[in-house]
Amino acid sequence: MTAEPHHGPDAPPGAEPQARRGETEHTPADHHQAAHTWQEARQAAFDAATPIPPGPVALRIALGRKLDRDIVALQDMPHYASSAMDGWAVNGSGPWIPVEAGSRLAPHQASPIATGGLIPPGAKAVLRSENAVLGQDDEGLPVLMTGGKARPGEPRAGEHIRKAGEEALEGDILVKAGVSLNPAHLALAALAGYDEVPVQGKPVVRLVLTGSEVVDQGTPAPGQVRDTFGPQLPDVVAMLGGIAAGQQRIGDSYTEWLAALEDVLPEVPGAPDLPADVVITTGGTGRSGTDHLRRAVAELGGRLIIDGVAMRPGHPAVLAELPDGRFVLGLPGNPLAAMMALSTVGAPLLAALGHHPMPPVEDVPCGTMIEPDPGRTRLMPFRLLYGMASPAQHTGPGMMRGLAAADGVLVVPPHGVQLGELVPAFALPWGAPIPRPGESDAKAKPRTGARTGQPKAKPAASGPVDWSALLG
Ligand SMILES: Nc1nc2c(c(=O)[nH]1)N[C@H]1C(S)=C(S)[C@@H](COP(=O)(O)OP(=O)(O)OC[C@H]3O[C@@H](n4cnc5c(N)ncnc54)[C@H](O)[C@@H]3O)O[C@H]1N2
Ligand code: MOO
Repeated sequence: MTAEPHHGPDAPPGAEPQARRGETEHTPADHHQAAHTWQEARQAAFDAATPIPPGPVALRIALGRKLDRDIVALQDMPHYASSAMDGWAVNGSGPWIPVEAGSRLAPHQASPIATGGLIPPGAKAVLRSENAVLGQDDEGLPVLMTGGKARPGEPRAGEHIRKAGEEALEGDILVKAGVSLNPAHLALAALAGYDEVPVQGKPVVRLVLTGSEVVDQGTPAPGQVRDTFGPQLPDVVAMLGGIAAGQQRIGDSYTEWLAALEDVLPEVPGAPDLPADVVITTGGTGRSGTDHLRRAVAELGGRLIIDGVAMRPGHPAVLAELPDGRFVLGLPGNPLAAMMALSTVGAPLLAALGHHPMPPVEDVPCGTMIEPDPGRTRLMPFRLLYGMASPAQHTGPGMMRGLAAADGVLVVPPHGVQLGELVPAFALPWGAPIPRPGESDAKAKPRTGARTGQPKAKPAASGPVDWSALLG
């Protein structure tokens, strides 16, 4: 909450000395005093984390994980000879005397068997049921004979028996280390008898969504706001290489904040004891009486790694580390601001924890002139038109419309951008990579007669055209 200037009823006694009161007198100029530039914040978040070591995870949560060690066959696969058909296990040539299923077969004996059934000792082949006839001999005793469409001499020795070790022998490599596990790999691991597989570390992320004005269904009344984080953050966290492990909603009280940050165990299906590596909070990054993030971190003995970034939107972003090693990423409550803070701080942090390189920033030619804004970087969702990036509309800190329509985000330097100048940009976690200058994107594809292979950083020979007015 930013609205209420007073301190909550649950503020501990004496918790508001002069210094904190001074902090509540926040001015817009504070953007410029943020400790980190945009580039520094990214690097600081990336450098703060070390890759999570590998470990075993349950098969049901291993999809997409990178295998750390080869999966080898623990025993022959299949590990016993079995029938490939419903029918009869037989020893020798017919007619056969039927005996009880599973018993050792002497020559000219047969016993019923189902597909997949264990081949009994003494059996040499399986006669499929449609080629078998159960009759009686002269003395009225049951006797099994070939019939139906059986070929002469059927079954041949070994016919319809799946031999042990046919798929793999004990010790064979089934899946090589480094592979990204797909559903068939998981099924193969299960077939081989594995309950868990060794995978590379991946950050477990727990979400704490704050704000008593936030509602998670229906049309919000005045004073209420519909939650924009629940519907997108788990998926975006996954796209950034994390495992979204449960989300908790709390109000604005300090006790709720403290309890949420103290609680280490997220809900990870299949891995109940896995603690969160990162807690992402939303809201409460401001410095009003109901913004408790920094105080809760301090009370838990945590240290602030990033406390504000000289950027807009998203400048109040916070990154802290708790004594137990968990990171706390505080995203501002404003929806677009939060996503920009997540891209700036969260993406490098999750990349480093998950063994990935720093998320890339590419240059795109800018389709419009952007004024300077000394002292801070502006993150502007943009749309690509004829290969040029133009800032999207509807990109206020509390809006989502511009981001929803965007092809990426421009990282506009404080000194602004000239029309046609190259400007750094990053891709959206769900979007296409930023096209390299000169590389045509789908929209930019020339229909006729256009030249290809233009020099990288050069705008079209006729000079750049400001297309931004075409964007709705
Ligand atoms: N005096 C000052 N006030 C504010 C400053 C400032 O520098 N001085 N900075 C503004 C900026 S910029 C931002 S960003 C916000 C940061 O606010 P908080 O992180 O403390 O977040 P809240 O106050 O709780 O909420 C802000 C805004 O976002 C809405 N919100 C919260 N949660 C959700 C959600 N799940 N879905 C949609 N919208 C959400 C909330 O209702 C508020 O409207 O502070 C500014 N104020
Ligand atoms: O800079 Mo705040 O982060 O709107 O939007």
